[in-house]
This record gives sequence, structure tokens and C-alpha cells, in this order.
Amino acid sequence: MQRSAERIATISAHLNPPPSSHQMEGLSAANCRAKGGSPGFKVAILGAAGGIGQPLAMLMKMNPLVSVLHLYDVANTPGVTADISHMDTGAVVRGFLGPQQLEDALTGMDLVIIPAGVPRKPGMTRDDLFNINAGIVKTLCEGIAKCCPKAIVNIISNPVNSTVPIAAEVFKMAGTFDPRRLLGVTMLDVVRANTFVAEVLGLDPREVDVPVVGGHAGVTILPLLSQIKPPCSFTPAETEHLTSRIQNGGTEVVEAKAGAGSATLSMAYAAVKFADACLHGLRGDAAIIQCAFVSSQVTELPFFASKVRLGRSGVEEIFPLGPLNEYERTGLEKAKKELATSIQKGVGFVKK
Ligand SMILES: NC(=O)c1ccc[n+]([C@@H]2O[C@H](COP(=O)([O-])OP(=O)(O)OC[C@H]3O[C@@H](n4cnc5c(N)ncnc54)[C@H](O)[C@@H]3O)[C@@H](O)[C@H]2O)c1
Ligand SMILES: O=C(O)C[C@H](O)C(=O)O
Repeated sequence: MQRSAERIATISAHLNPPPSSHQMEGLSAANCRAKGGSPGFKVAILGAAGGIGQPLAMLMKMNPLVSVLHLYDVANTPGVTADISHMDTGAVVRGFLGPQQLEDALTGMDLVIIPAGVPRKPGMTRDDLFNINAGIVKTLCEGIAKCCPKAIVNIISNPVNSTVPIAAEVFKMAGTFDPRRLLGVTMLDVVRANTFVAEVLGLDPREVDVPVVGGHAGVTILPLLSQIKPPCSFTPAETEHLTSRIQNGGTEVVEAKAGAGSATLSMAYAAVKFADACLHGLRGDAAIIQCAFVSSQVTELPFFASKVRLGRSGVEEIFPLGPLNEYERTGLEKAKKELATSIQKGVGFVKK
């Protein structure tokens, strides 16, 4: 009897939260279970109400490794949180709205995923987003440095080639920078590469593994077709076609969406695939290897995307590029030139 009265009180509190309540929570019973310490990781999504954020939030709510899911945005989080929280999966969902709730959103998080910021429209480069997104990423990373400095951070906001260096500078200034824990998400390039190569080879894309190195914009996206699994050779025309399609995959979507934004659904899929790999690494699973844009000594540049092994501390090993053919060596030089400028632009933004 007592228990049932308590339940009714809990449900009623959920339906009529006190006006001062600043958090939007999912089902109260689930909250009790989380307070009791259910296994799993605490994940925050910053920019959770956006085109990427919403499907990403939905897919993370379905991930059995997630026990608590914090959804932060400057708009629309109450609706997204209420909606996602009705899914009958284990993770407890809480919503946070606006800068005054950023610290609560971040405190205690193991993994923070950042898709906050504006997307491209046709005719724009990713670098054209810098003026708006640089400041957004800087502010969010200042919050991370303060509230969850040990969290793994996955940066999706473009231009990734500059926003990752921005994040690194913010963390350095705060004295919290751990290069193993900061990762730019280039997974969508790998997802596209696997798909497009599988199309040409007539294979199931799940059987194809294409390393994509460099960065995440135009010529900085460098697929290493000479290293694909299963091993396969391409004609020069096939190599040219595939490389160009992989490098311009983002633009293909931006043009098809005709002003309504850039890739959101395939990006949410890629972001979850990558976040899931980070969580498996955190759990201590063996041989978790993905491509990511990280602080690196693989080239002379301070950041570079290549294959990395993920573990309990984040990036535990960065693999060398391996043997490149002449086409790839030429591509690498072009990629490094553009990357150097984008990295410097990000560093300069924080240092100015
Ligand atoms: N890394 C990649 O492979 C990849 C792929 C696709 C898109 N992107 C990038 O991801 C970003 C988001 O794309 P989208 O399509 O979801 O855009 P969107 O406009 O649909 O959503 C962005 C969300 O960010 C929120 N936001 C804005 N300022 C914020 C702040 N200060 N704090 C928290 N949230 C804030 C907005 O309210 C919005 O809900 C863009 O920069 C886009 O270029 C990257
Ligand atoms: O192309 C964009 O602007 C978004 C994203 O970087 C992508 O590769 O789809």
C-alpha cells in the first residue's frame, strides 16, 4: 500500500514538476534505478535537438552501454527529451536547456558528443561555418574543462579540422588537456567510403573496410584505397571516381537537401558507431580500432586523422599510415597543406 502511494506521488511529481525544476527527466522509476547505480556510461549530447542531435539521441538511448543520457541544447530540449524518454530502453534521459544548465548537463559525464552548430547550405565550404561554430565549440569545451575534464570528447561540429584544435587549446588553457580524450569524428567518411567502394565492387558494405586519413573537408579527406579490406585493386579511373566521391560526399548531401542542411541521418548513424566504439574502449574491450582526427605525430602536423586503438583512456595507440601508392602520396601532400591552415586557424582563434 505504502509503495503504491509512493509510486502515485512520484508519477504525479513527474507530471507536475515544481516551477523551479530546471531539469527535464524521463520516467521517475528509471531515475531511481540509475541512482541505485545501474551499470553503463553517462553520455551527454550537446546540440541534441538538431538534425543530427535528435536521431543521435534516439540511437544512444538504444545503446545498452549507456545508463544516463543528458540532452543539452539552446532550444527545444523539453520536447526532444520527453519524446526520447518514453522509449523502453535502459538509459535514463534528462534534458537541459540553455547556457545556465550547461554545467548540470556536463557534470559526471564519461562521454560528451558535440554536434552543436550551424550546417552548410549549397555553395558553402565547411570553413564558411567557422565564424559561428568556433565560438559555440569554444564555450561548450570551457564547460567540459570545468565540469567533466576526464570525459572523452567526440567533436562533430564543422569545420572539424579547426574545431578539434579549438577544443585542444581550450583544454590546454584550462590545464585539462589529455590528447587521448579528444577525438574529431571522421567516421562518416569511412562509412561513405565503405558504401561507395562496396557499390563498385558489388560487395556487402559491411564486408568492406576503407581507412580514411587526413581530415574532414574536401582534399583533406584521403581514402587509402590501396589498403582496403578485402584486398582489391582499382583502375586509375575507378580510383579517381571513388576518391572524388568520398571527398565530396558531404557536398552531395548538401546539394540534394537544397538549403535544408547537411547530412544528419547518416551522420547520426556514424556518430553512434563511433561513440559505441569509444564506450567499448572505455569498458576495456580489446582491439577497438577506428579512424579519428586526433592529436598525432603520424605526420609533422599536430592533428591528423588515422586509425587509432581505443581503450580505457581514450586513444591508446595511433597507427602509422602504412605504405601509400603514388596517387595517395600526392593526395597526402595536398591534404597536409590545407590541414595546416585549418589547424592554425583554430589554434589562433583561441589564442587571440
Ligand atoms: N563531422 C561530420 O562528419 C559532420 C557531419 C554532418 C554534419 N556535421 C556538422 O554538425 C553540425 C550540426 O549539424 P546539424 O545538421 O545537426 O545542424 P542543426 O542546425 O540541425 O542542429 C544544430 C543544433 O545545435 C544547436 N546549437 C546551436 N548553438 C548551440 C550552443 N551554443 N549550444 C548547444 N547547442 C547549440 C541548435 O539549437 C541546433 O539544435 C554542423 O556544424 C555540421 O556541419 C559534421
Ligand atoms: O558536408 C557537410 O557540411 C557536413 C558533413 O561534414 C558531411 O561530411 O556530411
